[in-house]
Amino acid sequence: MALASRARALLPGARSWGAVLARVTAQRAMSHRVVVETDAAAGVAVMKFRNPPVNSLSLEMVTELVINLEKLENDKTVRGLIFTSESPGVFSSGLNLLDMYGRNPAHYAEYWKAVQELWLRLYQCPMVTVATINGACPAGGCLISMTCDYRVMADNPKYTIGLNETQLGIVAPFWFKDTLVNTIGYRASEISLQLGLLYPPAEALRVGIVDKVVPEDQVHSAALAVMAQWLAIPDHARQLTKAMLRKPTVDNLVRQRDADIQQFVSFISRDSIQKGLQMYLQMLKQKKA
Ligand SMILES: CCCCC/C=C\C/C=C\CCC/C=C/C(=O)SCCNC(=O)CCNC(=O)[C@H](O)C(C)(C)COP(=O)(O)OP(=O)(O)OC[C@H]1O[C@@H](n2cnc3c(N)ncnc32)[C@H](O)[C@@H]1OP(=O)(O)O
Repeated sequence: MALASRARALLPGARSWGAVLARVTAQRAMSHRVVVETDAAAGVAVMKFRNPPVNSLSLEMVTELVINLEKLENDKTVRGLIFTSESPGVFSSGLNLLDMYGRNPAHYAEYWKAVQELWLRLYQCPMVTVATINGACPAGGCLISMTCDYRVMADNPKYTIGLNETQLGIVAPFWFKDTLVNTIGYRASEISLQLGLLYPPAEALRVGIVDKVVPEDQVHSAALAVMAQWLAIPDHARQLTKAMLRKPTVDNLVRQRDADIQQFVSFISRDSIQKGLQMYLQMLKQKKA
């Protein structure tokens, strides 16, 4: 299903895209997994993840993120965007395992298309984007952070960040890998991705997967200070530079989106992969107990 149709499906009765957005805005207080607060004078919006218990990137959450991103991109008063979790402790637990386990191929395809759409939008976002990592940040959470122009992490040893897919018995697709390589370099990615490493703050800073580590109570002020520095650069020059740097990575996915969806569906549908995900979900439950 196309994103617009999915958005309308989430908001039945809305006849046009504009109506969808209007209703998203109007209903924000009711449901919503994403909360946007805009400081018009500063030209900065803060997008807070609110999808309890662990901000997993469910199909609904991914759809809401895309809708809100598009809306902000169309608002010319907003030049900078900060991502954070409304509840410190978990930034995002990554892709929603329940969208990748026990569902049918059509669902897997729809989910993956939405995840691709989110990455494409974030990676090419014309605004200055800063991730304020105030909690655990594995896999898809790490991917979102890495699409940002800058990452500030709270100095709490309980928080870790990285692409841990191999630890779940799954494989990060090439565009996750490309994003990691662009962030920390090739050799560090070889180690990081194969071992599925999750780095606590000091190590995350050392390997370069985050740019700054600050005491937890200063994480938002630090993000605002970084934002002010980046906003001092003229938008057109910064945007063209960002687009130039990221275009080859973006084009690589755009060229093979459908093939990537097919590969995801066939990989995730394998009995062995489903079994592995089932065991991982059980492990999470046992850990909790
Ligand atoms: C041949 C070549 C093939 C090429 C490749 C082709 C295709 C690619 C194929 C696949 C690619 C997939 C890429 C996947 C990316 C991902 O993001 S996968 C998700 C990875 N995430 C994780 O591993 C994190 C797991 N979670 C945790 O470690 C912890 O939950 C925590 C985030 C540290 C928070 O801990 P805590 O606060 O203690 O919360 P709990 O562990 O108790 O969890 C609470 C409930 O939330 C459920 N949950 C946790 N994470 C997820 C999740 N990601 N999705 C869905 N649900 C999640 C957890 O089970 C608990 O549920 P219950 O309350 O027990 O029901």
